[in-house]
Order: sequence, then structure tokens, then C-alpha cells
Amino acid sequence: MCAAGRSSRRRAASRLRKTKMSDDKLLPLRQKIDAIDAQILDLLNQRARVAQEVGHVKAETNAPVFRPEREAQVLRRAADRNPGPLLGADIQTIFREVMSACRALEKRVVVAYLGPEGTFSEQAVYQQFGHAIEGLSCVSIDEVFRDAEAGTADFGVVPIENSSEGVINRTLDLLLQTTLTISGEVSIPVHHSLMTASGKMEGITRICAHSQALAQCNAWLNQNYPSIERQAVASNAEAARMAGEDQSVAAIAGEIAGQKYNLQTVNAHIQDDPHNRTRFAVIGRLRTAPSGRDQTSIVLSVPNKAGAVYNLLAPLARHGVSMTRFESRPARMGAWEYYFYVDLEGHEQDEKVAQALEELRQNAAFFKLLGSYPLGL
Ligand SMILES: C=C(O[C@@H]1C=C(C(=O)O)C=C[C@H]1O)C(=O)O
Repeated sequence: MCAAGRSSRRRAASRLRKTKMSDDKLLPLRQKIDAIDAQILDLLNQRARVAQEVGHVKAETNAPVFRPEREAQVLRRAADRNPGPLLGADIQTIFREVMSACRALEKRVVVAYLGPEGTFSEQAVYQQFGHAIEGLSCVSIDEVFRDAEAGTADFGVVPIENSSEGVINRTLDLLLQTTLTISGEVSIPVHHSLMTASGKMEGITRICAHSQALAQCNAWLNQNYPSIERQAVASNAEAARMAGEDQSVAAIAGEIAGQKYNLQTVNAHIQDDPHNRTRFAVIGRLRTAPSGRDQTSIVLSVPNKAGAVYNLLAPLARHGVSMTRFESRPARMGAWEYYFYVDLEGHEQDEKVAQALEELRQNAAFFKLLGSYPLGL
């Protein structure tokens, strides 16, 4: 045997000895973990059996399976009581999935979202409901509303606003008309990557993404690939699908969409704002009960007169209700100039919020309560 062969055999033997030494030390620790896992397994199933009992009670009274206010309370409490070393956010991820699995024993809720699979909307669905649900991928925001209204889906998840690009107009318009209420909200970080099938940019002639994503990466693209054509497509996931099939296409999308279509990342985190986030509304027929930390969304409009908006909002100040968001949108249908989308702190059942809402309702030319729901985590 040559010298190189001998030394490589020696290295392999030494690696084996080291692995054995560490395995000897690991054995008792692994036995401890196995014993703890057995307890966790037992406790999880105890919890699941109680959830099944909850399910029977709900079935008798025809009560809703998904209770966002209760789930928000469980998640907040888990993070508040968490002594560590696990991070609060990770504890919440674990509990979200535990609740999702327990809930699925009562009923697997059907949630419609703007597809295809791999979009940030799908991520928002899992963030709110966990993975033990049935996702219903829709081709448009309109279809999400239709499915939830028709009862084909129990809930829908629709994007409301992006921190860099502003509101999603179609969602705001549909919220105005829908019979559904907002029963929850989810906010997720939106990180875009530039991805291709090969992981390289050679031979790429088009960069595809949803128009929102192209806008969110505009400065970066101008600086790095000013001369490559950009093409807006139906969704980032659609762009990822195209890049998987066509060697001349690069996609801007989230990493999850990229993995789905076997893309390699050329550059990660290319969005101009590193803190880019999108907020989603959970829409359904359920009116969510108070969770202790809630928000209320309304839409209203006033006649086009001096001081009208000022007067309209005066009840909020009078009753000490904070406004956390104020968005205006042209009312293209004639009678009034603008619709105002307002978020308030508190639940419609809180006394001061109820009083303020009643006065707003009386003063407004148009008033609609979109819903009260737990503040996003
Ligand atoms: C168990 C219940 O049903 C669902 C599951 C929950 C859980 O696993 O903790 C909490 C709320 C509901 O969405 C309940 O209403 O308490």
C-alpha cells in the first residue's frame, strides 16, 4: 500500500475512535432525551384527548372549532411563562403546531389563500393555523373571498398591506363588499431571493416576479442587473416555476418557493428594505371574542365638507381609543369622496370602544365594522 493510502486509513481509524469516545459520553444524555420524549409524547396525547372532548362539546352546540382568541392566549402565555433556554418565538412555533394537531382532531379547517403553493400567503396560513389544516390554493384574491363566502373554505387569508409598497387595493375593495369579518391578522417577514435553476446568472435574459416583489427589489435590481429585462407575472411562485423550466429565466421569490422548484439562490435578501413585512387578514364568518389584546378594523366615509374627517374621528379621542392605522382609498362609486380604513386598539366589546364605535356609526355617511381580532404575535 502506498504512503497516501496508509495515512488516509490512519485518519479514518482515528475518526472512528473519536466518534466512539463521543458516543460513549452521548449515550447517557441520549437515554435522558429518550425518557423525556416518552413523557412529552404521553403529555401531548393527554392534551389531544382533552381537545377531543372539547370537540364533542362543540359538536353538540354547533360551536366553532377554531377559536383565534383562545389560541392567541395560549401562545402568549407559553411565551410569557417560558423560562428558556428555548426562545419564546420557537416555543410559540411548537405550541402553534401542537394546537393545530389537536384542533385537527376536532376538524381539519379548510383555509383558502392566494396560491400557488409556495407563496408568502401560504406561509401566512401556516403561521396562523399551523400545518394540520387543508390549504385551498386560489388563483386570485377574489376567489379567496368567494370560497370563504360560499363555505367551500372555513377561512381565507388575504394580503392587506406591505411595509414597503403599501396597501393591496383589491383586498381593501373586497373587504368593503364582503359579508365576512376579519377574525385574525398575521404579519410575516418577506425576504426575497434571486434564484435560477443553475445558481448562476449566465444566460439569463429575464427576471420574473410578481409586480409587488419587483417593486420591493427595485433599487437592488437597478444597481446589480440594470440591463436584464424584468417581467411581472401572476405570483412569485409562478416565477419560480418558470425559472425551473426555462434556463433563461431568473425568479425573485421566497426561498420556500425556490426549494419547491429546485432553484439555487444567486443572491439572498435582495429586498430594498431589510425589514420588509406583509400583513395578512384572516377572513371568515366567525366573530372573534376578546383575547385581552385586540384590534378593531372599520371602514367609514364622510361627506366632502371642511372639517368632516376631524369631526368624524373626534369620538375616538373623547373615549380614549387609540387609532393605529388610517388609510384612505378613493370611493369610485359616486356618492362619497373617500373610504377611510381605520384600525383601533381594543375589541368592539370593550366598553369604551363600543361607545366610540356607536358615535362613529352615527356621524359617518358610511360605516362598516370589519371585525375585532387578537393583535398579531
Ligand atoms: C381545544 C379547543 O379548540 C381549538 C384548539 C385549541 C387548542 O388546542 O388549545 C384552542 C382553541 C381552538 O382553536 C378550544 O377551543 O379550547
